[in-house]
Amino acid sequence: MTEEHNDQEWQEEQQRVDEVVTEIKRKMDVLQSRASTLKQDVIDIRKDFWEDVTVNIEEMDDKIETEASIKQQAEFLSERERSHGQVSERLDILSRLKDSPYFGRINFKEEHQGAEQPIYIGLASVLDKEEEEFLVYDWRAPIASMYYDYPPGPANYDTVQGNISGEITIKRQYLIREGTLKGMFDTGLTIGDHLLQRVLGNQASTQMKSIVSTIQREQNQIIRNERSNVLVVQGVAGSGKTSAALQRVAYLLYRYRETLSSEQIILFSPNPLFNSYVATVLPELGEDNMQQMTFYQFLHMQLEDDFALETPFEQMEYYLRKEGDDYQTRVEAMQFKASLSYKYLLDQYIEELSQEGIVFRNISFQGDVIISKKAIELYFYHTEPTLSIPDRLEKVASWLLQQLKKVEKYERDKDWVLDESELLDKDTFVDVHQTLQEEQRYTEETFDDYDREEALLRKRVVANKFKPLRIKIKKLAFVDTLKTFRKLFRDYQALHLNTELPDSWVDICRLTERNFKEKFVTWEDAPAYIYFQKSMLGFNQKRTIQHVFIDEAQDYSPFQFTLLKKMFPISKMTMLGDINQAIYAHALKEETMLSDKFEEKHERIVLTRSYRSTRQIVLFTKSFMPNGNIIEPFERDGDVPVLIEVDQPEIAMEKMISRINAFLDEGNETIAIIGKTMEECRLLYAMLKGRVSVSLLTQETHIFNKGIVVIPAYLAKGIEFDAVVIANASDDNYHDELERNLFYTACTRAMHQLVLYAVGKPSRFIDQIPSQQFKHYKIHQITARSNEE
Ligand SMILES: Nc1ncnc2c1ncn2[C@@H]1O[C@H](COP(=O)(O)OP(=O)(O)OP(=O)(O)O)[C@@H](O)[C@H]1O
Repeated sequence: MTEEHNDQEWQEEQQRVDEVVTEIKRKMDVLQSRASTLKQDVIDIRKDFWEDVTVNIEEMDDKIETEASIKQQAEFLSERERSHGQVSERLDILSRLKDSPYFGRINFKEEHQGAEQPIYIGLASVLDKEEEEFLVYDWRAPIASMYYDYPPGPANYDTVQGNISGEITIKRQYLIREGTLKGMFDTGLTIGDHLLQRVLGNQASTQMKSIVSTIQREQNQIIRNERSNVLVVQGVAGSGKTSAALQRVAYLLYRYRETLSSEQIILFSPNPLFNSYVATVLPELGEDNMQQMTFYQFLHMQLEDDFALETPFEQMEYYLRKEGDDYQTRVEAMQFKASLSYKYLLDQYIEELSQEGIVFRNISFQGDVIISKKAIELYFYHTEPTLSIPDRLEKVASWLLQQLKKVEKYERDKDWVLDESELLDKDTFVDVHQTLQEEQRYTEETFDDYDREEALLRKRVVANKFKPLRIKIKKLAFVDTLKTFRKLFRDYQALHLNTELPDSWVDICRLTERNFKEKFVTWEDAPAYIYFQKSMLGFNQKRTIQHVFIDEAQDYSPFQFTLLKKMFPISKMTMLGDINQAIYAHALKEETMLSDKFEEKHERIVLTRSYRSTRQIVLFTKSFMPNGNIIEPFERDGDVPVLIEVDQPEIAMEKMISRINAFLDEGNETIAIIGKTMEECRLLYAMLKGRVSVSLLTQETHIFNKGIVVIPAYLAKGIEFDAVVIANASDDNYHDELERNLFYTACTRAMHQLVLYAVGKPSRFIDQIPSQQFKHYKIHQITARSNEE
């Protein structure tokens, strides 16, 4: 109990908790009996489905009646199933509320109204027995927004009828577990430093948790933002961007529950591990998960099957290795191909193609060209030039299908058709026979049955043979998009391109052409190729998606963003990221979505407070970032970070193992040993695995468990651990600008403990950290005892 509340107040509050819990239990009983009735109904309907349906297919009228009867019965069944689903969902929420019915309260006195009203806020709304008064308000209800937005004093909130203002007289937080009041705090503006301290002091989990009870005001601005079509959140590491994004999804699903469903929201996440890391937050809040995928998965889906697509992590590894003859060229390509200049170049090329130059394919049948690419080209360039290329190709496709019909007709009389018809399956024969009979019956004409049957069979055989061709034509496969794209890099001199090209453009062209020839699509090429392909064949736009969330948005290039905008034209975008964690080569030219150069009209929210790590870790990490002065730590204390400088890797290994064991003894449940590259991680893993229980996380890992993991920094994005060990913070490893960001990303994964080993000279970034902000030990021989011990 807190000192500020006396016994009587405590008892009154506990009594209210009891009353609400009793009502929740009563509601649960009612729902449980409804759930069993519904369940029984579903079982009965399924069992008796065919008995309750009138089946008669003798006559046409009967057939229609039968269909209607089946449909009615199926609808009845699905209505029951749906109701059962809804009741179960509500029961799930109530059972969570039974344990902890609310976490906050404000007393609000509305202007020009009488008495003040207590507003209790919890995971979901609960009405009293008469279904008249709210015992608990859903945290997403309009009135509940004041809890997050205002300290005691004047306050207001928006409703559909307009703005309501008044005064908050009390703002209180509760900690209720298993129906018992465990804590109670009156708070000012920031919601409960007490409670936040407690929450943040807990051990990290392999699953992210919801933060509804302690959402901070600036996070609430993100969660409830409704006016912006593009919302950009620049937030420092650990400032709650991902948390805000997920609570925002829950908020939107509540606010627009009549029109918005979870399938209409998509979240792009940085890696497959992250997908599972955040998967439980929405279900915890009583909502279904949105669609979730990595951008890699998305791009992969857009490419033809026979292309090999490089992963962003492979690109990153290539960048970090700094090896190979073409290294500089490729880095320049990564930067140029991320930019909008490259998009403009492609647009110009596409414009040229609308005049001339598209490469077409012959349409062949049984080895013979039946419509030549020349003929297709001629037809295409005679279509209306003001139409878009995809529209013109649709016209070509219609024309080709007509041509195909003529060829089909002609083919029917050939000998091969009869041979093939003998190979037809029995069903086709029966079908042909029946068709003939039916036609005869309805037209009452007389035919030479044998001839008719043969004619029909021939028609079927040819139609079957031509089917794949028709499908291909409908898919516009008569355009050779790949060859047309490759021409850009072969013939660029002949084209009238008016864009500033990078110095190594000639070499970039050579590299690009070589990769595409082998159907290898690098990460930097993927958005451009897909953009090109869709500009030619049509963007198959996803108009059902209403909200797109992009986490770790700093890793997206302007080109990638343009592609997303094209693919999701009507969606609202929420982009969250941290410029300091930009780790891809294109970011070196500030080509990231979060830079100030972002041209799209947007609203920007900046988060500067870091909640994840202890104050000591935040002070350490902010010191080496150029704009680190804006980062504010949350007041939670812990040990200062430790740097151990050694001259031999073996010493680092020995020290690391004893340090990890000490972390385990202290109760740390998730410990990450973070390397720079996968290669470094594999080596570490090989050395550690016989000595501690450890697992290696790779780009294929989808789930991780508590314990010790070895992970490269770029895969640890978005995730957090109780303790972080930086395996080698040497200057060799971390010295250029992207490595600075990588180093920052790695260190900021730590919640409670951070220790760094440096084999050789420590990174120059550490030189920028004031010496009082970490402990520095040097150990120069395996036998030497350091002052660390
Ligand atoms: N209002 C809050 N109440 C409680 N915990 C919070 C709050 N905001 C953030 N946190 C906690 O801080 C940690 C970091 O949050 P989150 O992962 O959402 O930050 P982030 O900005 O996405 O971080 P990064 O960019 O470093 O990946 C999480 O453990 C989260 O639960």
